[in-house]
Amino acid sequence: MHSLEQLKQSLEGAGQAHILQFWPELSDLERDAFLQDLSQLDMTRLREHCEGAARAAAAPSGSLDQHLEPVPPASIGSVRKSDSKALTEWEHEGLLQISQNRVGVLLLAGGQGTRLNVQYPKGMYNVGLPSSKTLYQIQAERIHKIQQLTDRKYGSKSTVPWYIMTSEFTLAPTEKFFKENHYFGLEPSDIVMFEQRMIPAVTFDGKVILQGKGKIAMAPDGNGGLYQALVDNKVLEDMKKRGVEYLHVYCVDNILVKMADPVFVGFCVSKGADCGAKVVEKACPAEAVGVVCRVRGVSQVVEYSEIQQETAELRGAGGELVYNAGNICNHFFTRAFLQDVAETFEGQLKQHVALKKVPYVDSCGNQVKPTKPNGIKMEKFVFDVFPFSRNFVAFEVVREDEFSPLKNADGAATDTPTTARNSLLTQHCRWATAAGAALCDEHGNTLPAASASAGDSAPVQCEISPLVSYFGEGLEMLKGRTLQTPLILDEEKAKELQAQ
Ligand SMILES: CC(=O)N[C@H]1[C@@H](OP(=O)(O)O)O[C@H](CO)[C@@H](O)[C@@H]1O
Repeated sequence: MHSLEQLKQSLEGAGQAHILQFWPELSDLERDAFLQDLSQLDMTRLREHCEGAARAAAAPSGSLDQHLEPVPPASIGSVRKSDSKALTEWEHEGLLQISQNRVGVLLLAGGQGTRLNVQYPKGMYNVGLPSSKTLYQIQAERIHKIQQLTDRKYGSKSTVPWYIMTSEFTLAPTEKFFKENHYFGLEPSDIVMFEQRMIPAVTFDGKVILQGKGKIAMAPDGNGGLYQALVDNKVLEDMKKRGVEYLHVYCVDNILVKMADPVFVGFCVSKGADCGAKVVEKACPAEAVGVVCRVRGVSQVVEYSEIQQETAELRGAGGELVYNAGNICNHFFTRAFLQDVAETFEGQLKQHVALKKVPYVDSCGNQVKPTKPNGIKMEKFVFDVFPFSRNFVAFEVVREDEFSPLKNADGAATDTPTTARNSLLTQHCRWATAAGAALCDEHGNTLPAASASAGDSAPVQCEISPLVSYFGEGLEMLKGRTLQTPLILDEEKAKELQAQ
């Protein structure tokens, strides 16, 4: 650890002497903790970071809009437009890769859940399903199921390792939650948690913000902090050791996410892609999703916060949105590509500026909760590596089956616990009905199939455990049955029905 004198000098050199302004007021304990935090800062980097943030906020990089063009539809693979033969082939390819232990999943779970307004990791959120399962549990069970489906098909004993990128905010509670829940039945050694870096929030004039008298305001470095974190935590070495060649990266909040989706993996592998992204058709021009498009001829994502409204609203001759390939934060990477990024491109990743309200102590030592943005957070985006890819592919999937993110607290118009819960229940009603079941209410009245597939209204309470079905398969035991709702079709209930 540095001595106080050394630290003072180097902070002065970095233009950040104010950080120690309240030092005389701190207790011994607070001083120790603060000194410990500060001695981890690289002062040259700190100076660059602060100056860079202030510069970037003062002169935002010009809009990219004039350089955009859509990805030609012909170069986007599509679930809707492909015949069942192609889909089956991709699925087989994906399952084959899984059976050879060549596929891993990586969860981006470092976010603070600010919009959702929770103080704990988003993955621990219970959206109010009949089973009360959290997002983490649903995801764990899907991993379990895809391993099982693979093993049944190929007679293998497959493992899909689960890499979980957390942050200083989410690591400890996530670890505790997994432990308390016995890793949801997965092998603990196949779950690898690691932490992304945190970087200081900075004022508009380039000064680190003090969150407390002995604490600087830190924020995770964006989901694109992944690439630095892969290096810091030797994750690529771990993948290599396990023989994992392909990684499905996804963000924590999509309740419909198909972990290690064999169709997507199989599609990407059979196209020889090193990098891929799932997209859905955008619901409306203002939907808060990035768009996969080309910028100066190169495929990449332009984030919703960085596209101009006129561009987002552009429509083609048939009335369709010109930029309608909505990014759902489900990416495919080969290990070789990630290695290239780690070795060559990480330093070139773009830094995005976010202006945020950051609570701080003012120069008189008062705690202030700002009402308008006062700080700059710099973030990297996970998709900003796409331009470095040699063979990028996009794959369009069906929204109702694959995308319903949890971003906001109930009361907001979109992407809430209610919309997430409804999407899942509606999907499960569709699966049950397609398998030949009729659903009835507690009085025995048959519920019309239409209400089982209604969009926003409260759907029929039919929840199918991922341990029973991964994407609607294996529900033959429901054929010809009338089932009373609320229904939780878990493994036990499924066995019971099978035996009848
Ligand atoms: C940096 C990044 O990955 N942004 C993603 C991510 O948005 P957030 O608002 O950061 O959750 O998820 C969206 C899909 O839910 C996707 O459309 C968007 O491009």
